[in-house]
Amino acid sequence: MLRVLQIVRLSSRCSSSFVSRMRFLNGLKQNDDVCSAALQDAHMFLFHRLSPLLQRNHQGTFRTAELRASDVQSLLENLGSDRTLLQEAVLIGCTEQNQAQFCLDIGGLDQAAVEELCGGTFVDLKKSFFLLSGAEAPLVAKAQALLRWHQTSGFCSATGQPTHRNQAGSQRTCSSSGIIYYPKMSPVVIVLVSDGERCLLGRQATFPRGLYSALAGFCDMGETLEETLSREVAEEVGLEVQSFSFSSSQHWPFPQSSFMMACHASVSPAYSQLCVDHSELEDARWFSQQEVLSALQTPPHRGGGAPPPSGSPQNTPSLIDSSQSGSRTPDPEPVENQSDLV
Ligand SMILES: NC(=O)C1=CN([C@@H]2O[C@H](COP(=O)(O)OP(=O)(O)OC[C@H]3O[C@@H](n4cnc5c(N)ncnc54)[C@H](O)[C@@H]3O)[C@@H](O)[C@H]2O)C=CC1
Ligand SMILES: [Mg+2]
Repeated sequence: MLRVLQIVRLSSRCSSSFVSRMRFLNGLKQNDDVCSAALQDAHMFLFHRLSPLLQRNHQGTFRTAELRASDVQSLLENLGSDRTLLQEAVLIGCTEQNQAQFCLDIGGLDQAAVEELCGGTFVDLKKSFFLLSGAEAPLVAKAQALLRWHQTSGFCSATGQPTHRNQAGSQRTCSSSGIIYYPKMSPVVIVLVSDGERCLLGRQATFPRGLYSALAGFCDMGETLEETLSREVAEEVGLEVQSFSFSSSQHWPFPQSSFMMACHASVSPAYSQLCVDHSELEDARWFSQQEVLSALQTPPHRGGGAPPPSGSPQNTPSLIDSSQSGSRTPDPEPVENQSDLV
């Protein structure tokens, strides 16, 4: 505990609270003892088989369950579980007050019993994404991605021997070769192509009915962002991009961790004839601004029945990848339809 206080004091000498928090977190990643001490007093985010524990407040909105490490220890005792399970928690961040935040998957415990004791529900991550707001959704996504990485990285791919994590869970080391593994993300470019008047959206056959999205694709080894963008647009819809600009980026936890880099790109109106590769996309079309605006105002399909015929007026997208626009719905019902996002 003394060392944690030293790190907090050292961090608090910095003028910026952001710098202070980043230094505090870095200290926890580098020193197992300090991290272990910080864990005793940490905020905990619980998961059950990679689904986060959410609580519904009086206004009907959802939040992550607010638990402290001591609550989790009591929970483990109550359920007759090994208290050392707490040591498997993974560091995910810290509060403005330099209080460490950890996540822990208690998938070995009885789900219903934990829900009852904590007064919450374990909710699938995709659904949680639409139920949580503000800073909570990305934090929960990061937590789940790190937990999943630990669950699937128990062995060294060079020696086949077990790997062991540091206390923060920011790396794993092969006990035999000493090779250090870090959590992995795949870089992806997502691009909204415009011909000056309209924007280009496409859908894969696996998307929920009515969902159209900007084009996306994984970066190949050795490619720059602009090379990926140009190649993906050429491969998927047969167009040559003239220019592009970077817009923003986001960690995307589905189905594995991707680092999404969002861009705008333009093509010449004279060369905007689409040649869709149907092995990748079921459909791709140009949409006017008005079509996009009215689609975003239309509630998503509630399942059942055949999709409207191609080209019919109803066949405009009922949901244009609200995950990318950052919109969230407080109503859990449409989540059933939206939660199968790409
Ligand atoms: N509009 C979209 O397609 C959106 C995509 N995303 C995310 O972006 C990711 C990439 O989009 P896609 O169109 O599916 O990519 P894509 O157009 O590159 O096609 C996917 C194919 O690329 C290959 N591939 C190459 N590197 C890969 C890697 N590191 N991991 C998995 N497959 C790899 C596989 O054969 C896979 O079937 C998706 O997994 C999804 O999570 C998110 C929002 C929208
Ligand atoms: Mg693609």
